[in-house]
Amino acid sequence: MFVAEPALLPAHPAACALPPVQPSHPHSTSLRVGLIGVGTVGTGVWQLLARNRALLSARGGRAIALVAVATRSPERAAPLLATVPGVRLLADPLALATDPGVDVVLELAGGADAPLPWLLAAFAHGKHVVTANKALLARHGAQLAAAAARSGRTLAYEAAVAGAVPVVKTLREALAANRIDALEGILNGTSNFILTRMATHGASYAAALAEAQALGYAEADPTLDVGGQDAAHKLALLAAHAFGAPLREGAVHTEGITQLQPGDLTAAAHLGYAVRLLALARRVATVQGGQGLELRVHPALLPLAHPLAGVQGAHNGLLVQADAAGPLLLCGAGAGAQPTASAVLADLVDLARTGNGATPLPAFGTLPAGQAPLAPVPMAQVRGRHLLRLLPGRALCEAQAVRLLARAGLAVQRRAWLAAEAPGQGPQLLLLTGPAPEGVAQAAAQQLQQATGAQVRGLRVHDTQDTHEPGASRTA
Ligand SMILES: NC(=O)c1ccc[n+]([C@@H]2O[C@H](COP(=O)([O-])OP(=O)(O)OC[C@H]3O[C@@H](n4cnc5c(N)ncnc54)[C@H](O)[C@@H]3O)[C@@H](O)[C@H]2O)c1
Ligand SMILES: N[C@@H](CCO)C(=O)O
Repeated sequence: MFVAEPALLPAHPAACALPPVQPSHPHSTSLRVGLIGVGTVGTGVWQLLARNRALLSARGGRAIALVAVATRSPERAAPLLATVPGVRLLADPLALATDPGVDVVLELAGGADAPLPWLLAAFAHGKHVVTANKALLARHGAQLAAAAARSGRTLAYEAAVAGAVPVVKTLREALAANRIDALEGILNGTSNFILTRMATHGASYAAALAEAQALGYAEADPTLDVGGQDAAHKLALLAAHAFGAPLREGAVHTEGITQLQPGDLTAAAHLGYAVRLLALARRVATVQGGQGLELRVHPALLPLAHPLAGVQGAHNGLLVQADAAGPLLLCGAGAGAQPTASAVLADLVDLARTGNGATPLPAFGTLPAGQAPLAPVPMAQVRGRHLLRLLPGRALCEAQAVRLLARAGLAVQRRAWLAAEAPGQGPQLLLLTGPAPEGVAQAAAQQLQQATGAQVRGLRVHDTQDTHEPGASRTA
């Protein structure tokens, strides 16, 4: 979203030297897992492993055994340790990562940087790595993928994106034959929980965030959730698969839900839209005649008929536009201990099945030889429709506002009046624009604010008017 300026104002460590990789286990024995971090997800994994032990062994072809745990909170691990005899408790994650009795390092501690040396050491010592840590992967994924490839081991991270929903597996394996044209997602459970609680229960932002934290959905630092960075990390990982987009910090335009007001949600609902934190990666044709890649996370108005508008609470959704498969919708629990544990254990079952010797799947997508990644499309050139919400300080003339926008290059397709937000204020004017480059829409909103004195709040609309065909969605 964007808010026009007030009318009166102008407008790590270097890659380890690798010792020779030792085969860490014969395939016939159990898969020995070393867990770093016993928090929400670590506890969930432990519980699910205990509950479905026989099922997991049958599906993996051998037992999955937790053999060592590194934790900063032994008191939290104590009740779990009591249920599994023989698990070694370590204070140092690096010791666990290099432990000869561990085949797979399971990193569930979190943090964008701290786990890097542990996981590089794990690969250097011939271990596979499973992680749910999207912040780490978004920042260091290329380095970790290279280390995995050098050691012939697997870097698996299904749990890092969309919780229980198998989005990584779908892109990497099930859709391997397809050119992907677009990924439209709701990838942060906490933000979606807050938005749907506010819209459907009238909850306050603060109360809904506190509830999401209590339910174990939020990051240790929840500003990553509500600021959009968590969804951006996940989108970057998916775009690396789908488009071979390099993992690069700052590549995803990122806005969170913190600037939204309850009145924005009311106005959206009045016009038949739901507000969601949208994560979008799509190839578009540029005016220069080539193709570019939009990568963006921001609040957006989705028509109620859009498949992602129905994604409620902490659920996530991903709509994939694939050239052969067509549109494909994946949806389910996007956060929380058990849904995330489900994805973690799926990775462990894969490793139990394949074991050492199998060629690991590439950690991220690969481009054909000689093909360069798509160039990023600047936000000012992103084309779309907008809802302009005018909060007037004095009487507004609808026709004047529409004429002014038209002169600035922005057509109005629909108008509506909404009751004042508070006593003493005038009614709000809602103007739904036609498609235009974002730079044009922002400049027009600014002019409108200066001319009318109203506060103008701009919200992006995501609908089917700009289609997913690479030739149909044009940048400025
Ligand atoms: N909570 C979810 O729903 C969810 C879903 C998907 C992915 N994730 C990811 O999973 C990871 C863990 O998330 P969480 O919600 O369980 O977090 P959490 O804060 O509940 O748990 C992390 C645990 O790791 C421990 N830890 C941190 N540094 C450590 C160290 N150096 N040595 C030993 N232990 C250490 C902490 O003390 C804590 O107990 C994060 O990367 C998160 O982004 C979480
Ligand atoms: N904090 C994350 C956890 C799942 O990755 C979310 O709310 O989506």
